[in-house]
Amino acid sequence: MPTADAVPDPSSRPAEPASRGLSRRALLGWGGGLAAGAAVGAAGGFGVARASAGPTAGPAATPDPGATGVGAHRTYAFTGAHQAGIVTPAQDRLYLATFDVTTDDRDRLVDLLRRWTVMAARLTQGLPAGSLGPSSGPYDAPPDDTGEAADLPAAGLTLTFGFGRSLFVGTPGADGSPGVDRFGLAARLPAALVELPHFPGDDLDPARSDGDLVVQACADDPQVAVHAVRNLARAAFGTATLRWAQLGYGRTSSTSTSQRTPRNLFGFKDGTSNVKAEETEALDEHVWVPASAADEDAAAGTDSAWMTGGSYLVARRIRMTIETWDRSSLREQEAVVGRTKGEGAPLSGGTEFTEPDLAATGADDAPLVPADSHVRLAHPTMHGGARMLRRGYNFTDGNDGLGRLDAGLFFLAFVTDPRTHFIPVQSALATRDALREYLLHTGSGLFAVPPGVPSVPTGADGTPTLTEDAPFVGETLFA
Ligand SMILES: C=CC1=C(C)c2cc3[nH]c(cc4nc(cc5[nH]c(cc1n2)c(C)c5CCC(=O)O)C(CCC(=O)O)=C4C)c(C)c3C=C
Ligand SMILES: [Fe+2]
Repeated sequence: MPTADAVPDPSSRPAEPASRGLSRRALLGWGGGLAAGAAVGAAGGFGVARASAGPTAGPAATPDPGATGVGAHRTYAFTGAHQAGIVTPAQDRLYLATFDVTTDDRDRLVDLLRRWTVMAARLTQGLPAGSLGPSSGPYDAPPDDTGEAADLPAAGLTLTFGFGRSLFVGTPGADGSPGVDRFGLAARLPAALVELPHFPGDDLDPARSDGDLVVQACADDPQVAVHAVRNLARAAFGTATLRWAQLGYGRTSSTSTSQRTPRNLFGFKDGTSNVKAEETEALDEHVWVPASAADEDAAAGTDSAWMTGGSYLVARRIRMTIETWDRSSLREQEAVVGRTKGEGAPLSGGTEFTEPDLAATGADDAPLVPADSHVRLAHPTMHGGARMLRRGYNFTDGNDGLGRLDAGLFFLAFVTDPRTHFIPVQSALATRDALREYLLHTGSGLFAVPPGVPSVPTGADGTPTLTEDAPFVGETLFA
């Protein structure tokens, strides 16, 4: 149910395809040459808004300054100082995939990143993955787009790329033998891209953890997000293979003040005190990697300047024991979280956005925000002021043999340095948080997310096109 403080959600899905405006098919330029020409020039990030091209634009929504177009027609530029998909108002759906690189050939890896970059620049504008599209091109060759998003608008798609530690130093053997530096990148491994420690209560599945490369696809339509990753995976054939993937629905955070706070599967508002896009100073302090990080690494003989302006993505697949939670009292639930279930206000009083008063005590001298509550133990004051930009999603992956839901929260957070902004927080939660009784961490990953791509070349039709020297995501790592 919407709450009184709800504002229209710009990420809400459009009702009917009829209101979707120009489709990918129209953009292909066949079956409508003139329309295609106008629309291609109109692709967000490469010209004027496609959605504003005519009366078929989607429903009105809260203006989003980072977007072109509204509703399902919203597009976010792939290019920029930072990658999209971090401070972008969290879309409603996620498909995150990690890949293992299967070649030792550095040039082939670079070639893949270059092709992924152009493909991502196209897909995020609602264009097909390749210039020929799903149903054009040579009859005796596979189409250069798989086609399932042909009639769908961009749905606010963002694609965010990152690199795992194993890309730099390989994977250590079970016998403790060191991994192999396949691509000559070991001297570029940022000190912050650590191997995450084992936390108490972790039950990590290696088949749901780590990876050389990560792609985070977020959109308001799951078919658009899955289509994007599927086509990127297809383009990786012979260079990288899918390692694991996670589908998420129902964002569990707000990353912009324009968004209403959503709820997680425990029924609590989640994301209230998140770092938001509008807090530019907090982003510099807690999310983006400063130039000083490279200076520190340089003193230790590592060149990590390529990460300046990037961020670190922490991913944790956290299974929630929903059935046990659902049998606990409202009193217990609120004490565990440290906030009220209805309003999301701290137990020390006020309304949703009131700061928790961690010093406030009740009649019995006990703290109003309990000592073992989640909100207290995760609070920045407990961690030297460290905050994080959370961007998680709910997931439901069927059930186990005992009829219990395999469901939970796919926790995603972007931080300036996981050593100061994630590990201490997770260590406190894993040992003292009352919520831990209801949680099991089953997957994990840490990835270096490089800064954005400054530009992508366009072809004669005005759409992103592959060239031999096209800039690509993470280029400075390979310079
Ligand atoms: C290590 C970091 C965190 C993990 C893992 C984590 C898991 C997790 N959280 C919830 C539910 C809520 N979390 C809330 C706040 C909150 N959580 C973290 C960190 C982790 N959470 C932080 C840093 C904060 C903000 C603390 C603050 O500044 O006050 C809340 C309250 C609402 C909000 O502010 O977002 C809820 C609810 C679950 C269910 C979960 C694992 C499944
Ligand atoms: Fe939390």
